[in-house]
This record gives sequence, structure tokens and C-alpha cells, in this order.
Amino acid sequence: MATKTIHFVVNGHEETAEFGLSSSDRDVQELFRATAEVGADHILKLFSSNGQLLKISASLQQNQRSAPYRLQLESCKRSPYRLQLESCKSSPYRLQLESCKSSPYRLQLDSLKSSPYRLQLELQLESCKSSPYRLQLDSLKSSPYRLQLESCKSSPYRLQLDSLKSSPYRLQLESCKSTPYRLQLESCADVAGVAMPTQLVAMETRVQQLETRVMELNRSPELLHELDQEVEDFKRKLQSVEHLSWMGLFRDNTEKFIHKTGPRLTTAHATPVSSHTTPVSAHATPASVERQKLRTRFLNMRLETAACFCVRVQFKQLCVCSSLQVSEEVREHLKTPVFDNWQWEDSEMLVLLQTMFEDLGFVSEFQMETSILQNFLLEVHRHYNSIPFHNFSHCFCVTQMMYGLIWITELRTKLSRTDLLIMITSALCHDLDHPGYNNVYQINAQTDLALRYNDISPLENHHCAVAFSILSKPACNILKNVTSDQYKQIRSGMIKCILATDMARHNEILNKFKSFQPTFDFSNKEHKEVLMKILVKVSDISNEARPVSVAEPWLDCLLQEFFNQSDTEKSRGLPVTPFMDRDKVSKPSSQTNFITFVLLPLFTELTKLFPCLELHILDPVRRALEYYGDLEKASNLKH
Ligand SMILES: Nc1nc2c(ncn2[C@@H]2O[C@@H]3COP(=O)(O)O[C@H]3[C@H]2O)c(=O)[nH]1
Ligand SMILES: [Zn+2]
Repeated sequence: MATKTIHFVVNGHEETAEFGLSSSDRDVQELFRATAEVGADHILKLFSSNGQLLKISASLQQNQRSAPYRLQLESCKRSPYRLQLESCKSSPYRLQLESCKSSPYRLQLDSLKSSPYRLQLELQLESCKSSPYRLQLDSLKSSPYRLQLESCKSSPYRLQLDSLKSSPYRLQLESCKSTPYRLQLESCADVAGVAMPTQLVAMETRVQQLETRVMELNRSPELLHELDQEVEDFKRKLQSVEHLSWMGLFRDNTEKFIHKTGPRLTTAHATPVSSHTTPVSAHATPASVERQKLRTRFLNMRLETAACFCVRVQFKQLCVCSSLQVSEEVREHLKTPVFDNWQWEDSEMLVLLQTMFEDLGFVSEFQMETSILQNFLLEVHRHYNSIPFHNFSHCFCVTQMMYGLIWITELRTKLSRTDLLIMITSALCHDLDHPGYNNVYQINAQTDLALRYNDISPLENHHCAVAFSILSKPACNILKNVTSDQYKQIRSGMIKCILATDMARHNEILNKFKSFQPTFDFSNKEHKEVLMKILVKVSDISNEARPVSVAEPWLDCLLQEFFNQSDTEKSRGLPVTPFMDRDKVSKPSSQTNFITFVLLPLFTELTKLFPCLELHILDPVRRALEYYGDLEKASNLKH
């Protein structure tokens, strides 16, 4: 059987991995884990002999024994979950699930009164004969945990902790009655940040009030509308760090309400229900469909919150885990445009962003508290939507390119630390809460954003407003210790830089920058301001300055978002944005135009001021033009 042989060094030992050509990526990853003697909860990174990060997959290139790769253990994700079920009132039970560092799970069910069962287990556990409870912890093969507490009698409690493969934790506590239980999912890494009993209790009350309203619903569509509003308000409230611990408290009482509410609503509309919901029966009434809709919103909200929660837990663990040290090699790699974002998970990118703030000296200069910086980064992460292009990974790439440009052009010697902070933070925040539809769409569809900002850069205004609403939260305010003059300067600088990313202003800004050449003066405020805008803009559209393996998947993401917009425009009878129309553009045509008319003129102008950029960003863009030009010619010949 044909095989591939990879030579590498791990923990100072030379090793060889050999696998068949038909092996899957997973087989290869497991092979490397086995060689490094680590489990699935460790982060392994493989580097080539010249320090380039390699993806551990079946497509790894064979290498010579004389030039081995290096396998490095970056961190252990193993984690300290603690699960507690406590009765707020007089109930005697206490349930705890702990994963200690050295692993096996310890699970305890104590009766505080007549005292105790104490149970320990690794995989499965059943309670003592005398107890009416059955308790199970299953570790399935591919790892998800399932934890259930059920009463064998007709007891109303059901408790579940699911860790799905793709990660989000789902935690549920249901009681058919109105429950006196308080349920907490905590990462020990950040107990203070997650467990907030007062908010929790307040929110539980809120849920109960909402439920009561649902039960009181009669036929009034106004009431339904009002309820809808409340759900929206509630959702907004939940989308803040403080309320993450709410995620176990929602109780699904849909069925109950369907029976309890009186006659049907006559004016409610049937709305499509997502795959997350249970199917609507053929006999569904408009009222039940409406309730399904509400339920769907709750469920989606819970899934989103859970996904963010999961990244939060992983990030905090990476931060706490003493074994995590961003290696010198990674730190250096982070300063270059060849950095490959696709190799890193969200929680790891958060660590890298924190590293950028530290290595640029922001943390010491502006006296940022580490936990506040982490909260800020997490809030930024949470406010990027899961859409194909304008998502958190894009935010990371733009910030990382900005970071790279700062180092390559030695801007630390030319601009103040405050200016650098403005540019990095602007890059980080420049697309916050992007909905996946551009300004033209916002204006044509007369969306809330277009109305709010009078058609003037609605998206960029929104991104900026979201940025400052995050900073306005004390727990996330990285600017808390700056002077009021510094704050004013940072705010005004960020507003200018973020608003400058509206491509409708591209020529205006580029022409201004051109007008200052060749006598550009770093001490001239106007010159400096336009340079800062140009640098953020360059970072924003710099994918093609990266290696093809990094840039091309980004183009696919962009076109996916473009096509989605033009499809919606067609279906809603709005003007169709030509460069987004799947019937008019192809990958090569889209890129040859964009590179020729947007990227090259912009990058060339910046390179005049910083000639060292020719090698780092201009040449790769020229190569990309050649690549897509060839593809375009080939496709023209075919037709
Ligand atoms: N065709 C093309 N457009 C891009 C590329 N990168 C960025 N853009 C466009 O440039 C715009 C910059 O601002 P937006 O993020 O609103 O939307 C972006 C895209 O429309 C690219 O690689 N190819
Ligand atoms: Zn952007």
C-alpha cells in the first residue's frame, strides 16, 4: 500500500508518522495525537522547518528526515466544568458534576438532610436501590456528554447537559410546575463572569412573566404583538455578558399553552419554522404556529448564546491554562501577511488578539486590566454574526493585517501608541453586527438602519455605534483608565477610521491621500489622519495580499454573501446590485476587476510611502491578478 512518511520532532524527540494515501484527515490527526501522547482536548500545531504553520491533514507534504517538521503542544482544553443543581428553597438535593484536571468525572448527588449518596463514576452511574432517582452520565464515543437526572416515578424534573460535537453546551432544567430550582453551568475558569445569581433570578422572573402573558393570551393580535416586542427586548437583554448564565433556564411549555389558551387567533400569520423546531402538525392553528415562531426564536437564541458561551469558556480556559504560551514563533508569524486564519479556532484567535494588544504595549500604556480586555474581545466576538463573509474571522484577519502592517512599516516609530490603538481597535470593530447585506440594500429596502442613519453609511455608523455600546459597559471598557482627553481622541479617531471603510468614499479618501504625496508629513495631523484611514481600508480589503490558499476560500465566502444579497433583491423586486449577481459575475471576473480598479491603485499609493510593502502586499496582489487573469482567459476560451 502506498504511504506517506512525515518526519517531525516532538518534545525534543525525532518521530516518524507513516500513513496510507487513503487515510482521512481525522486518521492523520489521531496519529499525531497518539505520537504526542495527548488526547482530543489538546491543541497541537505542526510547523515546517522554516516555521510555517501546517495543517495536520492527509494532504501534508512528505518531508526529508534532515528537515523535520516540529509538532508543538499549544494548550490543553481540558476543562473544569462544574454543574450544580441547588434548590433555592428547602429542597435537600445537591448535584455536582466536576471534571478535574486529571480527568475522570466526579459526580455527586448528596441529600443534605438524611444524608448521602455519594457516587463516583467514569462512564455510567445508577443510583442506589433505595433511591427513586436514576442518574446517568454517558460518554459517547465521539465524546459528547449526556447527563440525565430522571425520577423513575412520575416526578416532574428532567435535567440534561449535552455537549454536542460542534460544541455548544445545552443545559436544560424543566419542571412542569413552577420550579424552585436554580441551575448553574459554570466554568471554574471564570466563575465570577458567568454565575450571577441576582441577574439569574431576575431573568427567571422575567421568563415567568412572559409565560404568564402567553397563558393570558386571548384573541388579541395586539397582545401577541406586544409579547413579540417583549421577546425582542428580552433577547436584547440576554445578549450581554451578564446574562450568559441564563442559558439553562428557559422552560419549554409550548404544549401546555397550546391546550390552555382559549379560542384561536384569527389574524396571526403562519410563518416558516426553522429546522430547530418540532414540526408543525397538519392541524396547527395560527395561534400555535405563532407560538412555534416564538419558541423557534427562543431556541435559536439559545443556540447562538450557547455557541458564544462555548467560545467564552474555551477562551477563558486557554487564558487560565498555564500551559498556554503563545510561542515566539507564532508571535512572529502573527506579524506577517502570510498568517493563515483558517488554522485557528475562534477561542484561539481571541488569544492571539489579546497577544496583539499586549505586544503593541497597549495593556501597559493604557493600564488595561486583562480580564476587561478579555471581556471586551469576547463581546466583540459575540457581536459578529454567523454569516459567510462579514464574520468574526474577517474581523480577525483585518486586525491581524493591520497588526502586520504596523510591524512591517515600523509604524511604532512614526505614530503614537494612541494612534496605533485607534487603528487596531477600529479594525477589530469595523464590521460589528454586519447583517450580510450592504448599504445599497439597506437603503433600497429602507431598513431600520437606513432609516436611523438617513441613508448615510448606515452600516458603518451602526458598526461604530455597536463598538461604543460595548465600550460603555464597565466590564468591557478597555479605555477605563485613559484620561478624558485621550478618550475623546480615541473615540473621534475610531469613528473616522470605521466610517472610512464605506467603499462609497473610496475615491474621496484615496485622492486625499494622493494629494499629500510625495511630501507626506507624519507630524501633520491631516496627513496622519488620512494615512490611518488608508491603513484600515487596506487591511479591510487585503485578502488578495495573502497566499492563494488563504485568499481563495475568502473569495468563496464573499461571493456566497453577494449572491445571497442579489437573490434576495430579485425575490423582493429591489434593484439588483450588478457585481453581486450570480448571473453576471464569476470568481475570476470579480477578482480581475476588483484588483485592477480597487486594490492595485490603493496598494500602489501606500507603497510609495512605505516601499517595503511592495514585497509584502503589492507583489502578492499582482500575482493574484495574473492567476485570476489566466483563469478568466481560459474560461472565455471555453465559451
Ligand atoms: N470582488 C471583491 N470584492 C472585495 C474583496 N474584498 C473586499 N471586497 C469588497 O470591498 C468591500 C469593502 O467593504 P465591505 O466590507 O462593505 O464589502 C467589501 C466587498 O464588497 C475581494 O477580494 N473581491
Ligand atoms: Zn470589513
